[in-house]
Amino acid sequence: MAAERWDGLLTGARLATLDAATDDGGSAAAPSDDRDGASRYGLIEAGALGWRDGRIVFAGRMDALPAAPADLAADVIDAGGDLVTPGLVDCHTHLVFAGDRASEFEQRLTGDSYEDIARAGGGIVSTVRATRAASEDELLAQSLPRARALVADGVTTLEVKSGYGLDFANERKMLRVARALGDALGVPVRTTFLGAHALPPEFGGDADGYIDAVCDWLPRLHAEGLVDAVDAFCERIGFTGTQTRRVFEAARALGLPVKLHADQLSDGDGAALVAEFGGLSADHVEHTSAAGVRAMAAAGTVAVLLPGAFHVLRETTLPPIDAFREAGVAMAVATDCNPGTSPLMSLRQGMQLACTHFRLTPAEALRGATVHGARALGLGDRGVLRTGLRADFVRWRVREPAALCYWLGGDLVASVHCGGRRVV
Ligand SMILES: N=CN[C@@H](CCC(=O)O)C(=O)O
Ligand SMILES: [Zn+2]
Repeated sequence: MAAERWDGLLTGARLATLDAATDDGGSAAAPSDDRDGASRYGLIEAGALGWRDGRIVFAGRMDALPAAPADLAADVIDAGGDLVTPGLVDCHTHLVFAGDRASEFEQRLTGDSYEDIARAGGGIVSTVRATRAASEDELLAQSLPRARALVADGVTTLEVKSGYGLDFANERKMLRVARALGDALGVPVRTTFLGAHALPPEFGGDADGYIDAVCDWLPRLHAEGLVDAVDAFCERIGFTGTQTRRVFEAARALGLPVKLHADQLSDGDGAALVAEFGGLSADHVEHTSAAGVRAMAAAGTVAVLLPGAFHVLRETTLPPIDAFREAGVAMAVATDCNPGTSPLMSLRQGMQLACTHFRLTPAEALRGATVHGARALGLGDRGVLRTGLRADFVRWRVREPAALCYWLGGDLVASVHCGGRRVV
């Protein structure tokens, strides 16, 4: 018996499992889409959560525990009625970069648009200059506090994109730093190659030639184990659908999943394009058409909502939230943490913005930042508190799940466990 003891057991918890099929014999089916999940948390009062070897071994009511807590686990923690949720999954960030763009923020407040600034040689390309100039160690030192802030507010898996290097050596440097962040913080980091983020000045306007280079770098970066997925910025100030398609074909040749910055500033049929490739996600999607929504639903492509960018750019066109609900398109919520459009270092704050700007229910926002965020990364082993899944969970100093979306700022986290190990 002693050898089979669990590594840890949390008792007296209010579990928001986000899963109706729990260990206490709950019979309802798990929520299948956002129509079902709009108000569902899979709540278990007086709950217990046990884990061993990094995996959940029990998630249910305390009175259904198979033995006395002290006989079950080496480490028993009384949660005192606190809310416990799955660890948050931030499925869209650009948090590896050097410098900042606070002056660009000021410039926008006096009238210049994001697109004007980009066309004048600022925007993404100005962060490229700073990122290229930083050594790998400097880049890690500047990026680590941002990743640490996300984890401190409940994130247990995060995605990081390249896209501020825009040449082979600097894209590689960014991806290596992203991997190093995960090692430093003890949380999984998924890396996305975003070579097709902007056209670097040395290509002198030759976007097709640059896409040739991106397609050449991809297999080399993949061979080093640095790429989990491939992304592009399909937009008036980014790349055309035809150029994006070439990047996706290069990804497909390597068996890599794709995602896309789609329809952020204009409708460029990006959602339909990424869905055509069976993409994991279409991200931003403010201007996505009804046909784009239908294509996403058919392909199972997740809509990643980025309310931080919407808020900072003071956008007015909302993503088609009702159409996503109607079509059963899963909606994820992410920070988009980046120096230009979304200097946001809390996913919980992102959930708040998703509720206030996009009218997501708090349950949708929580599912968006957990199970649907995981799905947008192709990860089926996290985002729900269920036996057999990763023991990634957060104990919050609140009782009501809606409180996570209610408070602006503040420190609500009592503890964060990732793979059964306490990281906060
Ligand atoms: N839209 C393109 N990429 C980023 C912004 C990057 C930047 O401005 O530095 C985004 O997701 O919002
Ligand atoms: Zn982005």
